Amino acid sequence: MSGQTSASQGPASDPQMVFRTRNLEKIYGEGEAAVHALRGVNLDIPPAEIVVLLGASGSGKSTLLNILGGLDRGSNGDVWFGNQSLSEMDDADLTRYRRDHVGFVFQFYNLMPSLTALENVQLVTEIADHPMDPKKALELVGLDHRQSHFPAQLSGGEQQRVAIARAIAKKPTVLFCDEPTGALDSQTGRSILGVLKRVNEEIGSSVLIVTHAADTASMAHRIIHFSDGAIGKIELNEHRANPEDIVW
Ligand SMILES: Nc1ncnc2c1ncn2[C@@H]1O[C@H](COP(=O)(O)OP(=O)(O)OP(=O)(O)O)[C@@H](O)[C@H]1O
Repeated sequence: MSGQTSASQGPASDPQMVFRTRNLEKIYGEGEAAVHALRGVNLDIPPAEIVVLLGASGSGKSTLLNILGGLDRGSNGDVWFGNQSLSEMDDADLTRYRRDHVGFVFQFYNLMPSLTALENVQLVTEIADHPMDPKKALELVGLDHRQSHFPAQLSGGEQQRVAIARAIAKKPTVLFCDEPTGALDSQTGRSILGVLKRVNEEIGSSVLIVTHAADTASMAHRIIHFSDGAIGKIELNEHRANPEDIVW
């Protein structure tokens, strides 16, 4: 691994970067109750990487993920997706950005219980511009043999695979994963990390993972360490581990 620190430069987009932030701040609440969740984050993320965000609870990881994913806005500073300024987008543009470019995977799978695995994925493919064949999406996550099952008939790991298939079926530029293995045992968690690696390699999506499982970092191209709302350190991984070899 080689070290790299964040550098503050003048605001400018960079089409070579999937994301760039400059002096990004997020303050929740006001006055004495104000919480400074992000305190001037400067970040450049090149395309098609697996990026892992690590840091203590409350250090601002999910806040950053939500802003990059267009679910929330910063209070100050700039955020670009390529050469588009997310900070300057109105709500309609931000919705379009999420719909066209972004997939989300969370700790809990949020599947529709009354729909089969295939139908859960079709919810997305029916409204996306250039979607994958939903069966192909289930195949990519290793679940083609379970497409007619309902969520209640699937294990936690299988439900997370459906959630990933649903998130990738639109071929997102970026797949955001907030604690994707948090509810799973370590063996199932490893297989889910293997699926995320496959998504990165086969679709070319950037995969941004927030996790408390620090060993997940060994499969990443880039590891961002968060501390108290700021980036402490960024590491680049020259030798990436296979997910099946990760222990936690
Ligand atoms: N909607 C909100 N309103 C007020 N404060 C919030 C809100 N969301 C987050 N915070 C606060 O902002 C800070 C950063 O929270 P955030 O969830 O980004 O941290 P995190 O690093 O993802 O933590 P964890 O690992 O526990 O999920 C915390 O102090 C949190 O309490």
